[in-house]
Amino acid sequence: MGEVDPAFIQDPEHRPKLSPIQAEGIPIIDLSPMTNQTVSDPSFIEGLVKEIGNACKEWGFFQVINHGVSLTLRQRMEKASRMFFAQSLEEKKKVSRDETSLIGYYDTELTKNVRDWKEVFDFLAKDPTFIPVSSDEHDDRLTQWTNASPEYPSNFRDVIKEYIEEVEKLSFKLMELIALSLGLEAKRFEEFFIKEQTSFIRLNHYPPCPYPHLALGVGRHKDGGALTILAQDEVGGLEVKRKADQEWVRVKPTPDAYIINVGDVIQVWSNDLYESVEHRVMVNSEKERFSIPFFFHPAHDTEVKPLEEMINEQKPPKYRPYKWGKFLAHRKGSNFKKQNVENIQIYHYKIA
Ligand SMILES: O=C(O)CCC(=O)C(=O)O
Ligand SMILES: [Fe+2]
Repeated sequence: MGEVDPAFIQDPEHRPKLSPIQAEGIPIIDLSPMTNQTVSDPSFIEGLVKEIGNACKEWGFFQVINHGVSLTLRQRMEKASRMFFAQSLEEKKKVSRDETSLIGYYDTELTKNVRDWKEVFDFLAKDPTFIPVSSDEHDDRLTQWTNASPEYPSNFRDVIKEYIEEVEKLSFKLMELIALSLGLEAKRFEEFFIKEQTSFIRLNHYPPCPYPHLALGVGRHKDGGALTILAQDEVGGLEVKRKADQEWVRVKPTPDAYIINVGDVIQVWSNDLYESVEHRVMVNSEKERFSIPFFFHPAHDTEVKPLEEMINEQKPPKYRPYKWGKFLAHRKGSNFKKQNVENIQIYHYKIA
């Protein structure tokens, strides 16, 4: 990734400011009222539910503390990630993603047709995960994605699996709180994830970049799934497009917190009450940065559409239904090919 390659250069209007605005006000939410129990008594967690609802509405992003994921486990995960990426490119390429199983190592992802300054390793929550072969709606064939088996570090797979189990539990809890905040049954969303969810974890490594004013670690985008549970290290670089004024603001790292954002699927389920917010990652010329997002995704055959409880005569559905698996197949496939058109987006399903 050393030499200046035009593939990484953002169009002038998308280039980052080198002295970003630090975000004031991205809510930090203390989950302790529910960390050690499931939501059995809604009155006990009423305040928490309100906070989550406000954060989803006003920011689409929030941070959580006292979230129940063990700090030691997170540190083991982060250490394993550093060890993996410190290997030679040749070693890492032994576990590269391939044409059919779009999971594993790669350093060539594009966001909106510009290459990201990063390398990543993707690992599925469920192995194998079933996904449509193509995004063509008339093609019913499924394919299997399976996890790669890196040899180094030797405990890599075990640590990732243990870590996924914990962040998955947190995801289910957050979905309960979000459901309650929308006036739904706590377990309203469970059925979409309980069998055959398509979630995966991504280990991101952003090496130092000699032209941080021209390139981005990840270009501006919205996450397509339901929720993202992100661990960022102390370097910082994540920027969120603030809903209030559409300014890019930096999310200051909070030790041991997770950054949560609402994805497109929740936007559609909630019929636009909650919005999936654009974000991007800045790189810097001195420090490398690591981050670990967990993308909580429903089963491939989920038909995503505004929930019945969220629509009525005054609030008609704003989206046509779409199949989650088709959307995912489209996204994952096209993020590696430079195209003249924008990648699939939920507004393609918007009812005018
Ligand atoms: O590295 C980060 O802070 C965020 C990465 C991200 O937005 C993504 O991978 O979707
Ligand atoms: Fe993202």
